[in-house]
Amino acid sequence: MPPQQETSTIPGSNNPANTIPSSSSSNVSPCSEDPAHKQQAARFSILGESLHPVTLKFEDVTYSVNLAPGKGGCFASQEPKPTRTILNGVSGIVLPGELLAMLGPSGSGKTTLLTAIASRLPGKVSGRITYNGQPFSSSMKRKTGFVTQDDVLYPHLTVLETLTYAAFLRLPKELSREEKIQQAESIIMQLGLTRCRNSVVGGPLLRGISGGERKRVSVGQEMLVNPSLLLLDEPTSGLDSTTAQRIVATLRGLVRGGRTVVVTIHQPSSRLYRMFDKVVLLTDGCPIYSGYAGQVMDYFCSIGFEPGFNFMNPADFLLDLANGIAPDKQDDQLDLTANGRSDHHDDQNLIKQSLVSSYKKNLYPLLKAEIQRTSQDPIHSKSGTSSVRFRENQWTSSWWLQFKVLLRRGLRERKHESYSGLRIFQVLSVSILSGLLWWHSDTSHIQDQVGLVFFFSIFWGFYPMFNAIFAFPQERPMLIKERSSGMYRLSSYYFARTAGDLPMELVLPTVFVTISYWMGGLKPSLVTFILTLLIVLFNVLVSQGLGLALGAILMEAKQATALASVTMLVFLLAGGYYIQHIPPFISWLKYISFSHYCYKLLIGVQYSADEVYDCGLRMHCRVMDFPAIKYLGLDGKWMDVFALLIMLVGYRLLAYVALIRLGKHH
Ligand SMILES: Nc1ncnc2c1ncn2[C@@H]1O[C@H](COP(=O)(O)OP(=O)(O)OP(=O)(O)O)[C@@H](O)[C@H]1O
Repeated sequence: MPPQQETSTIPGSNNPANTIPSSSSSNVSPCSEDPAHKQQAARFSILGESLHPVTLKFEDVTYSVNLAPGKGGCFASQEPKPTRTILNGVSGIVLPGELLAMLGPSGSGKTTLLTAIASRLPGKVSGRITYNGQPFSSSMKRKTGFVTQDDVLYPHLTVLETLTYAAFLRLPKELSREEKIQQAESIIMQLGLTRCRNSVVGGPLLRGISGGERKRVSVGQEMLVNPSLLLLDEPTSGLDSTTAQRIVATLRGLVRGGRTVVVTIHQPSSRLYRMFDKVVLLTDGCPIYSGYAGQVMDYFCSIGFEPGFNFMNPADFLLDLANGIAPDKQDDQLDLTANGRSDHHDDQNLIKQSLVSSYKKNLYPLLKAEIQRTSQDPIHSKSGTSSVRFRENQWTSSWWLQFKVLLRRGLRERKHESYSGLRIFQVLSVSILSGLLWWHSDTSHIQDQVGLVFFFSIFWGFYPMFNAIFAFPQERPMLIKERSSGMYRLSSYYFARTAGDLPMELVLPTVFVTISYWMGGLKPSLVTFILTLLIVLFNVLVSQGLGLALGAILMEAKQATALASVTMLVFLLAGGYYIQHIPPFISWLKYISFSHYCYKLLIGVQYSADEVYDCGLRMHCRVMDFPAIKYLGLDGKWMDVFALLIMLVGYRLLAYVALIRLGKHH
């Protein structure tokens, strides 16, 4: 690949965030007439040649997990924790233009091996996994497509939206908006998704497209980026044989373009099996075969395991072997299984052990020699390394573009939530109810008025916080998936996520304050009303920040809501309305309560120091002498604003740091 192609830019509009095409295919703009532009588009086409051929090698990959993960601490047991070896010395090599299938019974470690190759396993993987002779890098991350077993997709987006937003975020900035849309359209056609292109994806609570279609959307999302290395975990599970065949045929098309493709497959038909170039066969985490798919029968015949009859599906034969079932004893052993006899387990283990030791004796030395030979081969060890260095720290799109696309996608996905009638009804009914309860209260009932002001600070402390808590825990799987593939910067996601919720978060309190303020008979002054509104909106932003931080730190909505309830209760009690004689040793609590600052500011704008009120028996008392107000004091407003400002920034920063930590753990 000539390096200058990497840097060439395409003139023209590049503003993908604006709109998603509608259902009509006529909306897909034709390619630019510029021949250089066409050539550029062709270079990124998933059917074109791979731009960075990748030689994948894995050598003696071993992975263990702790079975009883302890948190440590004072009461941690000193006994060594029991561990389980999930992968045990697995090796293999896949060259550009090869399709490797990992086969093995359920629980044999296929997904774990695939995740290790994608460099997404938590904990330490021993052995060596290299990509063109180099360890995994952020540049390699963006050249790798990884389709997980579970489909992680936004349920409220349509198929077309899902793929188009992915195209906007993942395709290089050299491509124009129209070309990105075309890529998404072409994926839809290739994967046979045309019929459901405008249907919502759906999820556990929302009926959408079928499971097989969802799987194809996941595959499409990864194919879209024209990955040099494509890893797919069970891409055909739950699909009929024709669709499965079509998916693997599409993968073969990618392989022909010089890509490296690795799949795990449960039960391939013989038609599918013939499409594989190489096979790794696992049993209980140990390899029993790793090499060319076409030579597998010869190998097992050579070590004494011949298939019972000639026309057997090789995949069935291999899976029987991986289960420890010898071909000549197949029927007997399956019968024994049905009869519940236990001694066949020993036989099966013996067969597995003999297969593992045959692998170590016959195949492993050859494989190791091949891995080492290709390491010395300049084509395999050097290909792509110059471009790795060249693009190491580059993102496929600019910060601003990522922000715009994520903002638009978020607004679409959460439209039903933000503009939910229930939320609007909830806020309207509470505001009208409080307006009625405090109907035209005047300063002679100062206790009531102060109560209304306190209610503002508490209601708009609780409500936004509980809404914000769910933001990150809900999106956790998507965030992990998309960040693991280097799709966007965390900062662009974070700002888009928090900005997307703002309009509704600010409109609702504005409506609320407008209704209750005037119905409740607070000071009839426009300036005071506007100041009250601004303070409440400020409070909303701070409380939203605390909710985001709690959600991001705990990443579990249940735990975060429990903690938020306790926190708000403390803030409520320490706020200064209910208790005015808090013992000094605990009175500092109010300084960490944003509701306290909000309440104090609201009181400060509602009353002035020299104001008097009718305190009965035709007497006038100074507002300043009213116990609740005396306790708060009416001065130091800028300090209160400053304290809220620190909390506003502090909580949001905390949420951001917690998200960085989440990315590091995955
Ligand atoms: N973090 C973990 N803690 C404990 N056991 C684990 C962990 N991860 C994987 N395992 C175990 O390792 C084994 C291999 O898991 P893996 O998901 O790789 O199997 P698989 O071959 O992909 O199975 P399937 O085909 O059913 O998806 C399983 O028995 C699984 O229970």
